[in-house]
Amino acid sequence: MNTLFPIFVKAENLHTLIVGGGYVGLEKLTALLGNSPEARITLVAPEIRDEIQKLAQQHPKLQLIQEPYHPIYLSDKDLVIVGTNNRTVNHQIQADCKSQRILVNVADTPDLCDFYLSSVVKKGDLKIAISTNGKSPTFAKRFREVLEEILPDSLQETLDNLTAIRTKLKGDFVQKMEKLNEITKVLR
Ligand SMILES: C[C@@]1(CC(=O)O)C2=NC(=C\c3[nH]c(c(CCC(=O)O)c3CC(=O)O)Cc3[nH]c(c(CC(=O)O)c3CCC(=O)O)/C=C3\N/C(=C\2)[C@@H](CCC(=O)O)[C@]3(C)CC(=O)O)/[C@H]1CCC(=O)O
Ligand SMILES: NC(=O)c1ccc[n+]([C@@H]2O[C@H](COP(=O)([O-])OP(=O)(O)OC[C@H]3O[C@@H](n4cnc5c(N)ncnc54)[C@H](O)[C@@H]3O)[C@@H](O)[C@H]2O)c1
Repeated sequence: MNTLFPIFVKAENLHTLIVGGGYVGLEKLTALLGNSPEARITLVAPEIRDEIQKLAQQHPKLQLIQEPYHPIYLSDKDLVIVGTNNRTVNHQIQADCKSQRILVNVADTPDLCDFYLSSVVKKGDLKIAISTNGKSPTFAKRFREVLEEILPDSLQETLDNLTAIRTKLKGDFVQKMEKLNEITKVLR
């Protein structure tokens, strides 16, 4: 049974720490900024890839600290994503996060994760997050590609029209809900 509970987080309301500035750090950073360009992120690592340095020039809310991890960097953080090439360090950071009740993801290490990153389909305002319960990230990626291909760009127009109708509808909550359910029957 897949017991993961999906939520959509307003990352710009949070302060996220990424530990590790290699390929994994870059991948997680790109995923975060790709969805939430205004997210407040601090990335700490002794070595930081050039691509990450370039991203920091484009995103003023991304701060880079070229130092090894220290628990002091957990202060004021809401979420932590760990991806160093040192397993002992990764374990230590996970333990530090747990003791402070900060949600933590240790990349590619399901047992140490409070949450997983998902594969994300975007069509305008529509966003679909895919998880395979950790069974096959590659399947999640491929399924994203399938959905990206088959979902029409006109979906945004549908959403915009429904928003316009939604704001114009009069009546109480139940009447509005019934009307919106009626209008959207054609989508089934
Ligand atoms: C969705 C995505 C989001 C992201 O990371 O941004 C994501 N992995 C992606 C790709 C990917 N990751 C890996 C490969 C290589 C092929 C393969 O192994 O399959 C590829 C494919 C590729 O890159 O082509 C390696 C890998 N990943 C994990 C393990 C450990 C294990 O399974 O035990 C290993 C083996 C490491 C090793 O061998 O040492 C574990 C996790 N990876 C997750 C997420 C979480 C579960 C998500 C779910 O429920 O499906 C979870 C549990 C934790 C986490 O990391 O959050 C992103 C696709 C984004 C996209 O393109 O749409
Ligand atoms: N790259 C991948 O696709 C991939 C896939 C599966 C597993 N992994 C594993 O994930 C880990 C990270 O991979 P990578 O490719 O990003 O490695 P990498 O060598 O490119 O980067 C490692 C990063 O960790 C940082 N680091 C090391 N010690 C640190 C410390 N004490 N505090 C803060 N940062 C520290 C380094 O400075 C560097 O920025 C490796 O163990 C690798 O085996 C990577």
